[in-house]
Amino acid sequence: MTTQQLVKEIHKKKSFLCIGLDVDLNKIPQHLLKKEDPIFEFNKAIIDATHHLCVAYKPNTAFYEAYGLKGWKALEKTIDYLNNNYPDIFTIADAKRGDIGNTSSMYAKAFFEDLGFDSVTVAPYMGKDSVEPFLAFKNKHTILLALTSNEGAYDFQTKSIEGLELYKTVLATSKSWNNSENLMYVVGATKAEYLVEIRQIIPHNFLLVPGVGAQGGSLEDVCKYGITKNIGLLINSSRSIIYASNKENFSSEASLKALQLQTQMELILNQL
Ligand SMILES: O=C(O)c1cc(=O)[nH]c(=O)n1[C@@H]1O[C@H](COP(=O)(O)O)[C@@H](O)[C@H]1O
Repeated sequence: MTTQQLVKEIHKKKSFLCIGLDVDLNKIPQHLLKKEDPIFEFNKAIIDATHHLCVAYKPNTAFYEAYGLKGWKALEKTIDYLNNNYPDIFTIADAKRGDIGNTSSMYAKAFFEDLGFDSVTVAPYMGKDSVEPFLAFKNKHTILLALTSNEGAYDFQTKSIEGLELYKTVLATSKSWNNSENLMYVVGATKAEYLVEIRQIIPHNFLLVPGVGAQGGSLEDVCKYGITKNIGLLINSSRSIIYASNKENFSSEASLKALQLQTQMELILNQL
């Protein structure tokens, strides 16, 4: 999907919500455990109940890899289900990959070609040659970790090296890489106040912003500091939506939670 198509969808749905599909078999409704593929059944029900309220889904691959072959199969069925039934949805493989060039090429092939995701999250710390193989794919997006939502972000990312905080170096340097128009960046909602300076370095790129919901980030603050003319934000929430209930009505409860966020987003979009 192109960035222009994503922006069009945001305006059509009045939403820039991304729903995280972080499936934990200990948290999903018990009755689903009797099904042959409980992870896929859970995702399918959540997707069918929420697709009109969001523009993106983000399965975090850890939650699938943890269940071995069965988990990977469920991931494959989920992305196929999205691509076949909801082709206008932007899909994010949250895999946080990145390695020497030839290995990164294989990761890119796995997520963009084999699975057919629109984007993948990538750690920047092995540098240019570890990221450019992802950027080489046309109309696919590489979402580089810039300033993450967790406490550990202060261990390295905000530390200055040669007078510049590491996350700013990541933003400024990656702009010069080949096909950098395919870059998006992760900035945690818990670090909203940093968005003012971040937008000075990257005024236009889309940001994937996790941390609204269970991690306590504020949607209003993220929008206040981070929204652009083209919106430029995908706000992710995982647990607060998908685990709204573990009863039979889990998907309609998830839909209500998604609607609350979408309604806030619609108000913000109407005020632009
Ligand atoms: O890359 C991510 O998506 C990510 C980056 C980050 O800085 N913080 C962060 O929470 N995430 C992911 O976003 C999701 C957040 O989930 P909830 O806290 O349940 O909404 C998880 O899949 C995290 O791995």
